[in-house]
Amino acid sequence: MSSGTGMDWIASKGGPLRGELTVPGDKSVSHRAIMLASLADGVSRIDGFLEGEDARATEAIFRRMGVRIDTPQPGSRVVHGVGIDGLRAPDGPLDCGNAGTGMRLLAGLLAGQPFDTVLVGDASLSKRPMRRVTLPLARMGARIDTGEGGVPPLRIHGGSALAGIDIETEVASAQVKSALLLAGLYARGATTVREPHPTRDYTERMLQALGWPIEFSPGHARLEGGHRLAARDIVVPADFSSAAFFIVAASLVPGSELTLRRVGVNPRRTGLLHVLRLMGADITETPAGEQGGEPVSDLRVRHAPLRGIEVPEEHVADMIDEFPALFVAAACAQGTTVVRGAAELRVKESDRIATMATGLRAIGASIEETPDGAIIHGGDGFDGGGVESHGDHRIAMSFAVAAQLSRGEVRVGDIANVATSFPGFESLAAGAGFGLRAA
Ligand SMILES: O=C(O)C1=C[C@@H](OP(=O)(O)O)[C@@H](O)[C@H](O)C1
Ligand SMILES: C=C(OP(=O)(O)O)C(=O)O
Repeated sequence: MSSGTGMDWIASKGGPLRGELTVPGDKSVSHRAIMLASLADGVSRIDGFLEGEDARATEAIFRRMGVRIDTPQPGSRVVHGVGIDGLRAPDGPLDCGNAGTGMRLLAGLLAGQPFDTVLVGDASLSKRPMRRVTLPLARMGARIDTGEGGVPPLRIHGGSALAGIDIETEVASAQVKSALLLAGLYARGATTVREPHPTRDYTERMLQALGWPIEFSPGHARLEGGHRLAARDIVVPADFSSAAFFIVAASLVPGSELTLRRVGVNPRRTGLLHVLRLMGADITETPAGEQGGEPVSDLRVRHAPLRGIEVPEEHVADMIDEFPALFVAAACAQGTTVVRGAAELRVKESDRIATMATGLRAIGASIEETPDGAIIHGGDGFDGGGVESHGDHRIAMSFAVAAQLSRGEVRVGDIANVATSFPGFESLAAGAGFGLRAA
């Protein structure tokens, strides 16, 4: 859904956050589950599927390419795979909605099809850089036209003979790595991707689970074209990035003791846990086995005073979507927090450094932007005021957290896109103790 719908939140100090809660399924895994189950031979059931707009946009795209996908109940899908060469030409442009993940992964996957496709997105996605995938894909033989300046729409010319590539990516991006690996399924020879910093490895793990031969280790993946995928049931773990808002809120609000149940804790996602602990957070992790091949843990978070730190750059890629929430934590910590090496934040659903800096200042915090991060001066909570999320789900939810530490109300503008990653956030948060309602 595009931004600018006019839906706002009024968020204000609630009570301590207590009890247990389970957040919805992982967005990254949900996208990949639809894509790979669609390309598999046979029928796969997906449980824990994220009923968010991003994952549903990907689902709708595969339906339009001839894949039958049933919904036996909310959060579950039955995907009737068409096989690696079974997709059919859609009858018009494919809408990725707000999802960078959807569009970038599809760019690689569709480059290997015999038919042409056009990928479009909403206002936010239409501003995001796509050359990071189209340029390396062109080196494999793909023919993809972008809009002026390298942004969507993407016009993907089918029928290209792709050849494998051995490449070191310029940015640490699981989306870029995954686009290349998905094109590699259709390429002659081997595709090898090396990354400047390791990123989430869900594409690699799921390809392996569905029987495609692949070698991978942190920062490295290699596969060859010409194999097939076998259908398999997939269980999607709870999304760490959705849990993050509650982890930060429970750390900050005095008297809180909140348990987040069975959260996916893939090591490439949990940088925030390391960083919050360095700041003094009280988080107990109890392993709770595996879900869909991913480690899951119960996370018990108790309020603790936080102190500012220099965020170690080695954690940046492992917490890339958690910085808006971390900025709120840093603004409530004692002392100064410095974030560096996070320029990627400028090309997410919004420029997350600028939108967080503007919003935090609007509610009374002290923060300086730098080209690749920020310097955040901690204080004793916020004054309140009005902030704009610029249609960015993670910004909206981060300010709902900030409001729990605010003396006055916080009006958060343009919150409709929260449904892209976290449907039901408002009621789950209110149930846990947040002061939060639609305006
Ligand atoms: O591969 C994925 O599912 C994602 C990768 C990340 O983007 P980059 O890999 O571009 O940093 C992340 O920000 C996004 O929310 C989901
Ligand atoms: C950056 C994000 O997602 P995407 O790139 O898929 O739009 C996000 O969910 O924070």
